[in-house]
Amino acid sequence: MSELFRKYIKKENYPVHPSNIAFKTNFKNCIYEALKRRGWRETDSEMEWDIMWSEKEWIHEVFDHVHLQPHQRVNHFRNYAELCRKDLMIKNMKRYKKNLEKEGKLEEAAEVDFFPLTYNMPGEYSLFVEEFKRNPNTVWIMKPIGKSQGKGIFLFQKLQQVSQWKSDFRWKPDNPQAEPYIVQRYINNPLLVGGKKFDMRIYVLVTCYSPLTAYLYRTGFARFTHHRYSSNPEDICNSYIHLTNVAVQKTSENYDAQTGGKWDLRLLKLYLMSKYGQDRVSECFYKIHQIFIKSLLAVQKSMINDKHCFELYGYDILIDSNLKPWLLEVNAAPSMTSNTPHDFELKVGLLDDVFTIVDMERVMQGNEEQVGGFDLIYRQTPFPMPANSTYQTYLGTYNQRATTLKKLAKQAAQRMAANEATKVAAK
Ligand SMILES: Nc1ncnc2c1ncn2[C@@H]1O[C@H](COP(=O)(O)OP(=O)(O)OP(=O)(O)O)[C@@H](O)[C@H]1O
Repeated sequence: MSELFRKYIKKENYPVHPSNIAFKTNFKNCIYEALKRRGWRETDSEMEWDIMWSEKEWIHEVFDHVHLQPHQRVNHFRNYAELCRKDLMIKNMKRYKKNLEKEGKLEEAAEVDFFPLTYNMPGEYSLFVEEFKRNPNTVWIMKPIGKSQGKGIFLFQKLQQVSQWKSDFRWKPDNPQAEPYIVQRYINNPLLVGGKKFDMRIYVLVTCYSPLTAYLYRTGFARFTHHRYSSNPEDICNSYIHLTNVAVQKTSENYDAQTGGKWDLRLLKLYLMSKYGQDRVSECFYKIHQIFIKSLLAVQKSMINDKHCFELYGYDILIDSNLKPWLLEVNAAPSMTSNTPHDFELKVGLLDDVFTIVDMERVMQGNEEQVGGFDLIYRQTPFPMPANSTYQTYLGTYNQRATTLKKLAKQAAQRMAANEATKVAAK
């Protein structure tokens, strides 16, 4: 604990002045900027900090060997990997679904259908081969469980392409050195905008797993590819068509540095509503909310809850051409570097709101339902609410917003039509 903070605690002199809060981080991107803008003091002391934005490794290597003061906060839960490692996430989702079935909650179980069919490699290779043979025309995607930015990912449609990978990686079922992968059904009918594939990065903050308390950030973004989508087997190896990661797209000659290939979520919703109608888009985003809640509930029992910890998750969601959302991955350390000025402000603003909720300054009441750009989407009460009440509230709020967005879309369309008419008249 920093010396100044200790004085405040002793005097019980709340709220704590920002200059008395010491932060530590090794990141020099939006995280550092947000911490500095907060007016907090930087420290490089080993343990004399009040809030630390750490690398994931710190949690593995240090957290268990130190004693933290009650007020100290760190940005990961100890076993964050339960949700954020690709294979563990799938294992937890499958188990959650199975438990719901066992409890006879069949409808609820049927709704846990938002992750593509997935097998662990090498462990479930034989099961995968059986499935592969049952559906020989399916496209599959191979992803290393612990990498990010599209590294090591490839698509295939023939078993022989995996054999090639097996020999390239000197892969053997009993070789502990073999890099674990998952193999997943490739969603080959993604929703396209202007002929291009996209996925969405949406932020969810969890401040506690018991009781589960989660907030959803209203502003996120869609990440687009810079090449038109094609499901042609000849294009199966073209990452620019299939992978939406900025790290991949940045190397494309079509890369648009001005937009960074990103679209604000609000804009995307407006566009989708004008194209598919409010009801379908509302339903799609309602399902996305359900994905957040259900995925968190699925790992809740496995998570080691700790009052020092909070976590900002970056969810990757893909929408298919039927407007069905799919959960691809949850990131425990979503990228906080920016590739445009807008992106920079979005991320610094997001982090600032995270810090408000984490409440180092002790100014929150604890019952707020909206904080900056965050909305509370789940707070488990000691006495469970009637079955659907919270969900109905989300839906209600969502529909209200959807109506506003629809109005805005209509106005934008009218403005565009008026501009066109003026241009034609001028000619
Ligand atoms: N099952 C799938 N169907 C269709 N596209 C997929 C699928 N899985 C992944 N992708 C595409 O590949 C990209 C990378 O996948 P994923 O996010 O799982 O890997 P990653 O390397 O961990 O990326 P990140 O840096 O975002 O964490 C996704 O953004 C998406 O465009």
